Amino acid sequence: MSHTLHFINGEFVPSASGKTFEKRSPCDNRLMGTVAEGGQTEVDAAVAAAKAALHGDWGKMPTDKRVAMLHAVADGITKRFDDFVAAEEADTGQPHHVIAHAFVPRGAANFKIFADIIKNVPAESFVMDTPDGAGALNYAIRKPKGVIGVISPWNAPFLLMTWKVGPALACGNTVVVKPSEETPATATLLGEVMNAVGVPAGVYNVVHGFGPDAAGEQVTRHDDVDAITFTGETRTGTAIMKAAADGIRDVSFELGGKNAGIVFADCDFDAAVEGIFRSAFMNTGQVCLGTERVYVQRPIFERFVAALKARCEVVKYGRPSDAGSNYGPLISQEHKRKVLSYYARAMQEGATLITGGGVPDMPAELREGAWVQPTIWTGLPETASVVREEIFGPCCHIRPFDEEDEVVVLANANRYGLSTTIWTENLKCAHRMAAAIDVGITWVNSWFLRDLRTPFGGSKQSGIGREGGVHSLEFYTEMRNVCIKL
Ligand SMILES: NC(=O)c1ccc[n+]([C@@H]2O[C@H](COP(=O)([O-])OP(=O)(O)OC[C@H]3O[C@@H](n4cnc5c(N)ncnc54)[C@H](O)[C@@H]3O)[C@@H](O)[C@H]2O)c1
Ligand SMILES: O=C/C=C/C=C(\O)C(=O)O
Repeated sequence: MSHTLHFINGEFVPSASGKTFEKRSPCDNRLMGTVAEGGQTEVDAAVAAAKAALHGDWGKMPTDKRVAMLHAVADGITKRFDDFVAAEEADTGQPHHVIAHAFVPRGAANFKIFADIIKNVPAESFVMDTPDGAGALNYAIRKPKGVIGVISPWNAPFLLMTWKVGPALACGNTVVVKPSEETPATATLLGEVMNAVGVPAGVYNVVHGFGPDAAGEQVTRHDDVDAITFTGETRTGTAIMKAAADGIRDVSFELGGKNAGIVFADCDFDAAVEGIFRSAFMNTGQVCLGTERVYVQRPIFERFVAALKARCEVVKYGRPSDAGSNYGPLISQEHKRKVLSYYARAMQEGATLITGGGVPDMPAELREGAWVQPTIWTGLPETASVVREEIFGPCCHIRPFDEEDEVVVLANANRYGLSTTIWTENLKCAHRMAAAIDVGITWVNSWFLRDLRTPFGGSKQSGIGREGGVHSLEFYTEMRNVCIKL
């Protein structure tokens, strides 16, 4: 049994109240351990430590040294790679190859990229004319925003948390992280790496606990938290934005999606099937960028549906440690209930079930886990709730289309606008589609192919702001202009 503690001011501490909550395995619902449940006392202590660190060694540290320290953090993650992989596997139950090849390496990369960017970013400068002819020189300096509240979700916990902590620290801020209550392990483990490489106490703090009326909300309401970066549900973003209004704090939001995958008849068929399969079912469909609406051009519709169905029916359910398993459970029993309620609703709304639709037959030792089948529906109108609402499960609805203009209208008719994946061999068509679809991220003949220098974020109700590359600096630093009369 594990006991996961907060990491505050460089130390692993329990809650003052002694309160804890349970962490159960998504694979079999077995009790894995307990987690300290933080409240106002822990949030106050973490924010005070973060504020003090801003004025201490961290605040005074030259950029070069800070950059070197963040490279050391990345190397420290790599050194403890197996521990991070094991912790993330235990928390999420996702297949070893996803965690070891995609999610944990990104944790290290998230520190390196922003360390390099902050080292190389040029300063903005304007020379201006003045009536006396002598002129004036303007230059802008970047200052850290201060204490950043980082609120992160459970679906790719280490990747998504470090995607915020990396740039925040690179820019000289300090952080108070409230990881998802479902996935506390890797954020805590990162505290060990921070100490091992000599990051000053108070720079990186972690408080565990819940969201509303609890540690999450308390971070977002704290007077000394200067800005809040959040990844999670749009509804939670709305609550956090209201909290941030008090004190006029800045927010950066990466929120929900109901992303469209668009497959043209001229696509590379096998690549499109595999691409849509990954985008809809990787991580058991628990990816914000994932595809839950698929539009396939009519000449290949039947063939495509049959091929995707066949692909779904060969997944191998199992624990991350089971040889050959490539498909994990959902994160929790609660999420399983939500996903299964959508599976039921699809049928009530008149869907044709192509595959899945329920719970797989699992061996006795895994029967209590949060397993659900990959599921495909056809035949629903665009007004059906499973076509409109984010389910965040391994499922998609597939609908035929005829014309490019028609599919643009279908793809855009949703309150979300995070990403899209388009499959065609006609690049002119791909460029037109990319310009016409209201999303922050378009992939053509690919999905989740990430260059960390590019702007990342959602349109419409999928987010506010862009992170990635120099765009992260817009949020994690404040530009101050200096004007010198010559
Ligand atoms: N756009 C993106 O990049 C992106 C990436 C990953 C996940 N997501 C979205 O995240 C969601 C799944 O994650 P989730 O279920 O953990 O999201 P969630 O919004 O339920 O929780 C996210 C975090 O917010 C905290 N929280 C909840 N209520 C809060 C409140 N009132 N104040 C402060 N903190 C609060 C939670 O404890 C957790 O740490 C999906 O909607 C998914 O699309 C988006
Ligand atoms: O589930 C969401 C995955 C989001 C991915 C990123 O935020 C990223 O690649 O930076």
